[in-house]
Amino acid sequence: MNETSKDQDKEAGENQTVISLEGVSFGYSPEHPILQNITLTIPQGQWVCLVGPNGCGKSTLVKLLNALLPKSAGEIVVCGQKLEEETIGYIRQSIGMVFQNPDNQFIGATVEEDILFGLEGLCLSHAEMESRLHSYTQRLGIDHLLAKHPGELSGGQKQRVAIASILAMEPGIVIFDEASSMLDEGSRDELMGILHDMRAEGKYTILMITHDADEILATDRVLALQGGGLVADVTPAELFLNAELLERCHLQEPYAWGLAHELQKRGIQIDVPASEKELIDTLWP
Ligand SMILES: Nc1ncnc2c1ncn2[C@@H]1O[C@H](COP(=O)(O)OP(=O)(O)OP(=O)(O)O)[C@@H](O)[C@H]1O
Repeated sequence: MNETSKDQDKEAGENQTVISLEGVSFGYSPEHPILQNITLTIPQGQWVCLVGPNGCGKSTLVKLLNALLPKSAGEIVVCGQKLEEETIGYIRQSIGMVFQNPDNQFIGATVEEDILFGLEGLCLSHAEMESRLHSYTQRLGIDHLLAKHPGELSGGQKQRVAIASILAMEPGIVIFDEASSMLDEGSRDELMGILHDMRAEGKYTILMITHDADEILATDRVLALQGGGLVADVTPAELFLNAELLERCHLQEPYAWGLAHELQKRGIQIDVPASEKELIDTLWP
C-alpha cells in the first residue's frame, strides 16, 4: 500500500462512527431513571471526556456500552454492531475499561499472570500471547515488573499494569473511568503521557471520565451530563469559557487558565494557554 492510500484509509477510519447511542435510557429502578433519551455518536480516533456532577450517571453510561448494565430503552451500536445478546462478546472485546482503583483490577498473582489471564479468553496462539505480553509491558515501561506480586507495586505501577492488560487485548475503544483519581501527581502525569501517546497512534478511541480540568483540557471533545441528559457537546475551550456550564458540571477552570486570567487583569497581555506547558513557554522569555 502506498503512503497516499494509507493516509486516505486513516482519514476514512477517523471519520467512522465507533460508538452510537440513540434514545438510550436507564434506571437502577423504574421509579428512578438515571439516564434519559441519550443520543450521541463518537468517531474513531477521538479522545472524548465525559463530565458532570457526582452521581449524574457517567459511570452508568459507560457500563451500558458493553452491557455491564442493561439499557431500558434505545439503541447502542459499537464498532458497527448493534448491542444485542449475540453481539455482547464481540462488543466486550472491542471495549477495554480502566477503573479508578487499580487494586480492584488484579486477577493474577503476578503481573505476568494478570496480563496473560486477559489474553487467555481471546483464543490466541502461545507465541502471540507472549509477543503481546512483552510488547505492551515494554511500551508501558513495566517489563521489569513481570514477576512481581501486585501488592509490591506502587499505585502508578498498578495502573500501568491495568492499562497494559487492557491494551494487550487490542480493543479499539478504551474507557478510563476516573483512572487517575487515586494516583499521585507524578503517576497522573505518566497516565496522561500514555493517553497522549495513544491518541497520537490514532488507532484508539478514548472515552475518559474525569473531574480534573487539566485532564479535560487535553481532550478533543467534552460531553456533559446533567439531570439524566446530555447538556453539552463542546470543545474543552468552549467548556472553560462557559461559566454557567462549568457551574452546572461542578468544574473549575484549569490552573493555567486561572493564572492567565489573573495576569490579564494585572495588565499583562497573554493569550489563554492550551496547557500549563504552553503558559510556561509563553512566560519564560
Ligand atoms: N448499583 C447501583 N444500584 C442503585 N443505584 C446505583 C448503583 N450504582 C450507582 N447508582 C446510583 O446511580 C446514580 C449514578 O451513579 P454513577 O456512578 O453512574 O454516577 P457518576 O456520574 O459516575 O458519579 P461520580 O462522578 O460520583 O463517580 C447515583 O445516584 C448512584 O447513587
